This record gives sequence, C-alpha cells and structure tokens, in this order.
Amino acid sequence: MRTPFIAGNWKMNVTDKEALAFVDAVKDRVPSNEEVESAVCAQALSLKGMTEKAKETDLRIGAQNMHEEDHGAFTGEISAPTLTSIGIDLVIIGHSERREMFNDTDERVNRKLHAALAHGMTPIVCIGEKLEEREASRADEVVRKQLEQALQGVEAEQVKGCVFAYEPVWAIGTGKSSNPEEAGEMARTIRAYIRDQYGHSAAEATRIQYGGSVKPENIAEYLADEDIDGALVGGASIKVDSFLSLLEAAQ
Ligand SMILES: O=C[C@H](O)COP(=O)(O)O
Repeated sequence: MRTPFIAGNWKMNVTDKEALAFVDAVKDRVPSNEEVESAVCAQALSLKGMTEKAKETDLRIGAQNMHEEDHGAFTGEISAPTLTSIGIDLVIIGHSERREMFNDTDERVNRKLHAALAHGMTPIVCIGEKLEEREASRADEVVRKQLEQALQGVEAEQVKGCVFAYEPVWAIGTGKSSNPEEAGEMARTIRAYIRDQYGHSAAEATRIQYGGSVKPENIAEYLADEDIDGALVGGASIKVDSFLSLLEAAQ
C-alpha cells in the first residue's frame, strides 16, 4: 500500500515572506506522514527559512529544480550539495516549464536524476505529453520515451525511491484537467513500463502523481484510481486553506 503524496509546486508565485507565513500556518495542521505525505516546493531563496520552520513537522520542503553538476562555473544555478546542506532532500526534475523554457532536455533530466539519487534526494520526475501529441495518439509513446531517457543507467533499487509526476502539458495552469480515467490509464502505462524494465517490486514501490489543474474539488477523483498515488499541484497549493483541503481529500 503506497502512502499518498501531495506536493505543491509554487513556481515563481510566492515571495519569501509569504512562504514563511505559509509554513507557520500549516505546519501543525498537516496530516501525519503515515496517512498522507505533504510537501511544498518553493523558490530556492526561501528553502532554508522554510526548512527551519518545518523542522520536526510532517511537512516536507522541496526544490523546484537543481543543476546536474555538484559545483563549477554555473552562474545562478543551485547544486544538490547546497540543497542537502540545508536539509532539502526533495527536488522536482524535468518540469515541463523547464523542458520548454530552460533547456531541460531528456539528457539533462537524466543527469539531474543521477545527481539527485547520488545525494540521497527524492526526485519528482515530471513527464507528460503536449496537446498535439495527445491529439496524434502519441501520448503513450512520448511518455515512455521520456521515462526511458530519464532512467538511463538508474538501478531498480533507485527507481523505488523515485516519484513520477504525470503532467499532461495541456492541463497545466489551464483549468483543463485531464479526465481521471485518462490520467489513470497513463499511470498504468508508466507502472507497466517500470515493471517491464525494473521488475515487480520497483513498480509496486514507485509513486505516481498526477498534475495539471488539480484542485480540492477534483483531487479525490484522481486519487480514487489505484495507480495514482498523489498529486503535484501548482495554483491550488498556494493558499493555506486550499492546500489543507487537498491534504484532507487525500486522507
Ligand atoms: O507542477 C505543477 C503543475 O505544473 C500543475 O500546475 P497547476 O496545478 O497550476 O495546473
């Protein structure tokens, strides 16, 4: 039985002051990790302060991205050793916005995934098709290829600790959520791929989130599917009440 995992991805929408106030407001109200795991992924600047406030609570703080190298001349980037040194062990990798706007190619996603695993971090690996790919009936093929490339050289034991977020690009921030049946079918495609490549126990341990216009009103429909183990939520994770409602619906 996989514990549901609800992660907020605030993108660039929450200031440091707001981020700290959010942690203060939710930290004693999130469910226990045995029931639902909860996390928020914030801008890098806020991570240290948030982590200090969330210490000894069941709210996990994560990064939205990191560089694949441990150090070097990469102005403006943030590394896994820097993140782990302040207690961050959760990171989103390959979000479609980064794939689209910041050159996160499949190859870089793979390198970032290796870096996260090498530093003992939990990666949330984002995969998902664009609208034209779904309309051309290529969604499965696109997602399988993203998975195959992201996981090059990753061992079965490591796959167990990965979280995969299926986020159809056309459903992100648009209010047009994927219907829960289609999202469930894709979660099964992802799990079947992992079973074929890495075996039954990796497939059973891996958690698969759905992301794309998830809200308190629709999250239960996704979580009702036995292959959807949580959600990666953008807009609806920013307000305290909305975030807590998402967690409540997952309990
Ligand atoms: O990472 C989260 C996704 O991009 C979904 O964003 P959204 O819930 O605002 O559609």
